[in-house]
Amino acid sequence: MNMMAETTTEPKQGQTMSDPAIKMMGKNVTVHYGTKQALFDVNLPIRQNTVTALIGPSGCGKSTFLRCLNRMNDTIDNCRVGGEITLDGQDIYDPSIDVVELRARVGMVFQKPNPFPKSIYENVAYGPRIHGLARNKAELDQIVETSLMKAGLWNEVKDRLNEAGTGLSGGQQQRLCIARAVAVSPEVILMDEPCSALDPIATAKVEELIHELRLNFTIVIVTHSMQQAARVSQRTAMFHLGNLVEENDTDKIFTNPDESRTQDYIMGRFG
Ligand SMILES: Nc1ncnc2c1ncn2[C@@H]1O[C@H](COP(=O)(O)OP(=O)(O)OP(=O)(O)O)[C@@H](O)[C@H]1O
Repeated sequence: MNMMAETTTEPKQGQTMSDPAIKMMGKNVTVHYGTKQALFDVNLPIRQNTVTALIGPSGCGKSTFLRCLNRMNDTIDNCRVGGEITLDGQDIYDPSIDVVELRARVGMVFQKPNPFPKSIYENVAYGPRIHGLARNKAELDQIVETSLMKAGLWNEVKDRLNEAGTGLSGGQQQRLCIARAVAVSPEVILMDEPCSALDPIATAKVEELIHELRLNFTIVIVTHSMQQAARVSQRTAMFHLGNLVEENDTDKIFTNPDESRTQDYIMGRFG
């Protein structure tokens, strides 16, 4: 248990004043599924208003690490998380943490768009309603509209808010899921391969959106696409066999990485 406040405004070792503050921090994070160890002592800062891409070959632990950041791994029976993960300096695995509240602060968008079998309006209104974010219908309407705007979907759906969310195209459904995540005013948004089920046009729209969302949110994205990591992120973390190989500015990772494993992966020599 560690409630020690990590100062998010003061520069850390190796960090200059111009670096964004550290929003979340993984310290010596280990994860076991039963007896199988999936992550080994991962130390990874997540910077505020920054897109951090997690890359690496299949099975290296990217999604496992992502799921640690809002305790989605709690839902997996045999999963044990060790080490420490902080959000604004507070240990998110502390027993005093309300996991429902944590997941409102650290939202998630999944690989396959998964709207609820309800109307477009209800998909977005559900979270704010259960978290008591609106005092009346007018406020809820406003949150729904703003969230759909932030997700770049408002113009396409404003005349059919009462139609089923599942009736939208795949790309629209994914933007609806982003609107749903945004509606509870999270601080961090986790995205697990959010474009893998989308066509190139829908992918381009979501990538454009990620750029815009960074102004208001901290984003962590798992992606198999090197091009996507290079396009959307400012920081990139490379994983291999459950270890964090290196983390650095995306430009540096893609032009002159410190580790040969990163170079080999980026060049398509494995994975
Ligand atoms: N629920 C689970 N039970 C048991 N083992 C699991 C579970 N989820 C993941 N693993 C194992 O943990 C390791 C890391 O998996 P993870 O899904 O985090 O990797 P990944 O890098 O996200 O892979 P991919 O790119 O294929 O999605 C793998 O060996 C995987 O088989």
